[in-house]
Amino acid sequence: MTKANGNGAAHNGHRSMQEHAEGPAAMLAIGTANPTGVVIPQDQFAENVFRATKSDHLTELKEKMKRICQKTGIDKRHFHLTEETLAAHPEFLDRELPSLDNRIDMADTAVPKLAQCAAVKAIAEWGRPATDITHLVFSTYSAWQAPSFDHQLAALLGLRPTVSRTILSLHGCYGGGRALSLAKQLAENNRGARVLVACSEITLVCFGGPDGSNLIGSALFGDGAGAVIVGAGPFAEGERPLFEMVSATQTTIPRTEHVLGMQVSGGGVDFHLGIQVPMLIGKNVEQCLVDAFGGDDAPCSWNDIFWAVHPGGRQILDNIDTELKLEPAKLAASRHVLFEYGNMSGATIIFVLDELRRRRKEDGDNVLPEWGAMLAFGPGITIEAMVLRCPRASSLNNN
Ligand SMILES: CC(C)(COP(=O)(O)OP(=O)(O)OC[C@H]1O[C@@H](n2cnc3c(N)ncnc32)[C@H](O)[C@@H]1OP(=O)(O)O)[C@@H](O)C(=O)NCCC(=O)NCCSC(=O)CC(=O)O
Repeated sequence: MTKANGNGAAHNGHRSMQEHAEGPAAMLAIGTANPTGVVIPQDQFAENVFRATKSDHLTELKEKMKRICQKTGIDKRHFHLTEETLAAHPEFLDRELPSLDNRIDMADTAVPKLAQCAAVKAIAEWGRPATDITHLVFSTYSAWQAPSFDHQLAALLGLRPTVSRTILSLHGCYGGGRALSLAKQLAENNRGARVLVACSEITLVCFGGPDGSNLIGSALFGDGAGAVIVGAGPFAEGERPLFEMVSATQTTIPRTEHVLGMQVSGGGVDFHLGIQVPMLIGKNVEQCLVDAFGGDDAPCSWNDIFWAVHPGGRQILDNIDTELKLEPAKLAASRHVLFEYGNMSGATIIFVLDELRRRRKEDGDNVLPEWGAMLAFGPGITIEAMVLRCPRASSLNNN
């Protein structure tokens, strides 16, 4: 029954997949991608978007957008949507006009293609053939059809027909954290499993002409995709754990379901970002971390660990810094990703992980403490927390 491939891993559906893996799951490779066409500097965003949407007459709103943009901690963002496309689709500017069908049609090609770009990089780094992937978990806020982007990505990458696919829809900014948490469980409970996590977020489904309600989202969100290969031991030759995924929790902050959310309508997707979001996340994050570490095992100081935090907004990072009394450098990877790309919703956390491992590669093993925490937030308000461990080169050599 059990048929091993060239690297010793069993294929999905075979008997060995029903056995547990050895040790915790780990991230084995990471890839990221952004649309290459449109890059808008944040200090030109208000001018750009008000011109493109023929809204220059809304002078007060434009000044407010400029004030917000200055405070975001963002330098530039990448977008799939071009001014030419906007000119051809005036319905994208007016929420009262039906535009969902056209948005879905465009997302149908763009979202899986961007995911493919990120996944190809992750698979190349992993070093094994795409056909060794046994599970796929795809997360996006743009999926409303079936079969969906998980199916398309599997075809684009040439995955096996037996690959076990899951799509997570509208989890928003915690989608990346949720997908990684599911991947951990899949990898640990199916010996030999190799899970591809893909998050692809493109703002064309939520883009709209500026109005009083969408300025914050419009000033924060950008386009990007991230992919991670997750697997647990035994590892094949050449596989190297980047981050061990030690334990994970999901917490919903009670009575906050109306504070942060997304609503799909005929005019596209609306984000609701309540002004209390940074405060609520700041006040609740420490208990989530203590729970993720299992209570007594929580570190004495939060400065003793490394951090991969979803940079939902500058104020969110500031509040986490304050509440946890973090040294300024602790959220540097999150702030760097926010600065370079903005908030790419569920994909952002993968960029932060990629940035952390890039810093580790450049500056050596000791730039990161051994233990760390990953945090992602989204509608609910939901907080995904994961305890990470950075294996040392010396311990890897002993494997
Ligand atoms: C937007 C900010 C950069 C603005 O910075 P500051 O708060 O320091 O600046 P500020 O107080 O002067 O605010 C600038 C102007 O924005 C307004 N303002 C701020 N937050 C607002 C909000 N949520 N809704 C409506 N207006 C808001 C202020 O009233 C002010 O208006 P005026 O100038 O007229 O007085 C910050 O507040 C921030 O990072 N907020 C977090 C945004 C957020 O919710 N992110 C989560 C994204 S969702 C996510 O990541 C998960 C998911 O989607 O699933």
